Amino acid sequence: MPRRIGILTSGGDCPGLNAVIRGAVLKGTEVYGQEFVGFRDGWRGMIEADFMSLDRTSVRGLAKEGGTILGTSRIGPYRTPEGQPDRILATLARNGIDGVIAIGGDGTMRAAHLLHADGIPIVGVPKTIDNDLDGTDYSFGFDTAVSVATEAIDRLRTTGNANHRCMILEVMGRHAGWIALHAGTAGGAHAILIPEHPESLEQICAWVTSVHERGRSPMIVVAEGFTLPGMTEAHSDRGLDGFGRPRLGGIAEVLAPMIAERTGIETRATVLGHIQRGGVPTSFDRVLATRLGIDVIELVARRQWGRMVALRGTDIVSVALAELQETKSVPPERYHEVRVLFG
Ligand SMILES: Nc1ncnc2c1ncn2[C@@H]1O[C@H](COP(=O)(O)OP(=O)(O)O)[C@@H](O)[C@H]1O
Ligand SMILES: O=P(O)(O)OC[C@H]1O[C@](O)(COP(=O)(O)O)[C@@H](O)[C@@H]1O
Ligand SMILES: [Mg+2]
Repeated sequence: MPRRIGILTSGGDCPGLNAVIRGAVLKGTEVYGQEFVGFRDGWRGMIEADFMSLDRTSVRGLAKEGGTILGTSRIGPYRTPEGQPDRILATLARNGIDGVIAIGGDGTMRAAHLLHADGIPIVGVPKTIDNDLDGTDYSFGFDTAVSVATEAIDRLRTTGNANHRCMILEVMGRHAGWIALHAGTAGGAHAILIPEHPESLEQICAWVTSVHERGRSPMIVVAEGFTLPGMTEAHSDRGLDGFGRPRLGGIAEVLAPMIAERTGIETRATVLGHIQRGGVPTSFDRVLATRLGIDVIELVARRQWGRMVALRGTDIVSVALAELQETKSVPPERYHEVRVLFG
C-alpha cells in the first residue's frame, strides 16, 4: 500500500480543484492511514521537491473554495535536467513519496502518461472548464463556467435590448466549444460560434439581420478558438502562455466591427475571460470533484498507476492515460441540433 502520496494541480486553474484535494486527503487519511503532501505550482513543485504537508486540518472547508491551495503553473517536466524522469524518481524516493496524483487537463494528462511510461508511479484526475478532455463525460469546472457564462448572456441581453444592439459574448474554449454551446443554448443565443464548426461572415450577418428585423437584439456567443473561413489559426495578439502556446482571446472584438459594418447594426463585444474560471464551484462541480478525489485513492491503493479517474454516466470509472485521445470536440450532430434555432 503506497503510504505517502504527493498531489499536484497543473495547467489552468478550475473551480473544484480544492474539492478534489479535500476528497483525496480525507479518504486516504481516514480509510487507509496515508500521508499526503501537496506539490506547489504543478509539476514545478514535484520537480523541485517544493511541497507542503496536507492533513485533515489543511483541507478543512475546501469543497467550496475556488482556485487551488497548491497553486498551479504551466512549467512542465522534461525541459530541464531536474525534470528528467530519473531525477524525478530520485527526488520522490529521497522524500519518501510513493506515488503522485496529478490533477490537470489534457496537457497534464499527456505529461502524466509520458512520466508513467518512464516509470513514475502516477495517476490522473481530469480538470478543465473547457470540458475538452477525452475519457470523461464531464470535467468539474465546466458546469461553473457555463453558469457564469449563462448569467453573462442574461445580463448582456437586457442591455442589448435597451439599446437595440447586437451583443457578442466571448467565452473560453481553445479547441472545443463546449462552454459556448452549453451557455449559448441555456441563454437562448441567436448564434453560437465554436472552433469545430466554421461559419461564414455572411451566414453570421444573415442571422443577425433576421433577428434585428423582427425587433429583437441579436445575441451571439463565440468561443475564443473560433475561426472564420480563411483564418489559418485562432485569433491571438496576447503573446504566449507558460507552455509556449499562443494566448487566445479577442475574436469577439474582431467580429464586432465586421458585423456592424455589414449589417449597419451597432455591435458590442464582451470578453468574459477569467471570470468564468474564478470563484466558488457550483454544487454539481463540488460533488463531481469530491467523488473524483475519493475514487482516485482507490487507484492509488491498488497501485493502478497510469490511469485516470473519470465520469461515465453517473459512475466514476477509470481509463488508461495511454488511451486518451487528443481532444473531446463537440460532435457535428450536437452543434447542428441547436443550429436550427439560430437567427
Ligand atoms: N506533451 C507534453 N510533454 C511534457 N509536458 C507536457 C506536455 N503537454 C503538457 N505538458 C505539461 O503539462 C502542463 C499542463 O498542460 P496545459 O495544457 O498547460 O494545461 P492542462 O493540463 O490544463 O491542459 C503544461 O504546461 C506542460 O508543462
Ligand atoms: O489565461 P490562461 O491561464 O493562459 O488560460 C487560458 C486558457 O485556459 C483554458 O480555459 C483552459 O486551458 P488549459 O486546460 O490548457 O489549462 C483555455 O480555454 C484558455 O485558452
Ligand atoms: Mg490544456
